[in-house]
Amino acid sequence: MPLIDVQDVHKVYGHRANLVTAVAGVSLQVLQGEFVGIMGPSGAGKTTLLNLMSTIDRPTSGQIFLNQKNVTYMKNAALAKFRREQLGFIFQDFNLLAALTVRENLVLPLTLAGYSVVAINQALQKIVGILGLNSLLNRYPDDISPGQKQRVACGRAIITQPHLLFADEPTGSLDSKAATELLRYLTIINAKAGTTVVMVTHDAFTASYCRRILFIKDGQLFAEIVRQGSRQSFFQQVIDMQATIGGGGRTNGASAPGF
Ligand SMILES: Nc1ncnc2c1ncn2[C@@H]1O[C@H](COP(=O)(O)OP(=O)(O)OP(=O)(O)O)[C@@H](O)[C@H]1O
Repeated sequence: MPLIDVQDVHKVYGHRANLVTAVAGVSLQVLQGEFVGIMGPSGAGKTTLLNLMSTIDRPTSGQIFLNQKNVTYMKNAALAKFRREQLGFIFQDFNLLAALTVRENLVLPLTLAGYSVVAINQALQKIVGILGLNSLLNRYPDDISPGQKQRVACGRAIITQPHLLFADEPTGSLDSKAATELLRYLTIINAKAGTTVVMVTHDAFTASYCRRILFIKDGQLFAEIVRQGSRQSFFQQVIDMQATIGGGGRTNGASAPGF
């Protein structure tokens, strides 16, 4: 049974003369425990597709099942609960709350969900251990580096032990060292905790950490590649596919590959 089942999904934005078809009939499945990347040229529909899969946005037509639940027409309150309990999100701009300490930011999803103090502290200790955040707990987001912020954002995303983690350009604001650290953490979470990861990225080095990559062009699935050999050879496959698909695969500071 797939954890994510996307069935002929379309997303059209705008009205009348200004219609933009961002996703044009995508069907895909993601299995429990996969680490899947979504790549493609700028404007191809990657973020829209991720937002649809992660219930942030709703499709114009088609259906989406998460963990065998049809989330397409789920009411907002039920969807918010489902999101809180089952999903984690990492965004490029971190979305940390500046007025809260690192500790408060990390436990926010548990506080909102009404967990007990004991349960919150247990979960916090585990996350702090995995992500090496101990020395940062009493600091504020404005007083830590972008890489540290991203680790906190990652911690906040996984503290609820979500089945599914969605990440949109998670390394986009990071230098190559911080990007590599974050990608290693994602790999650990994926391998050890069995968290399924779906990640949008422009960056071939970042993508090389995935096991499978879906390439999107003009709102449709263009190609798929699966990692079989080393990460380095997969990196090369990604670069080749970016050249084939055209339209602006870019490499950024995170791309100096440290294989
Ligand atoms: N809220 C919106 N309203 C109108 N058009 C939108 C909206 N969001 C996205 N689009 C359009 O849908 C298309 C796909 O956008 P999307 O952001 O999903 O692409 P992307 O592949 O993630 O691009 P990028 O790599 O540049 O972030 C684009 O033409 C975009 O302008």
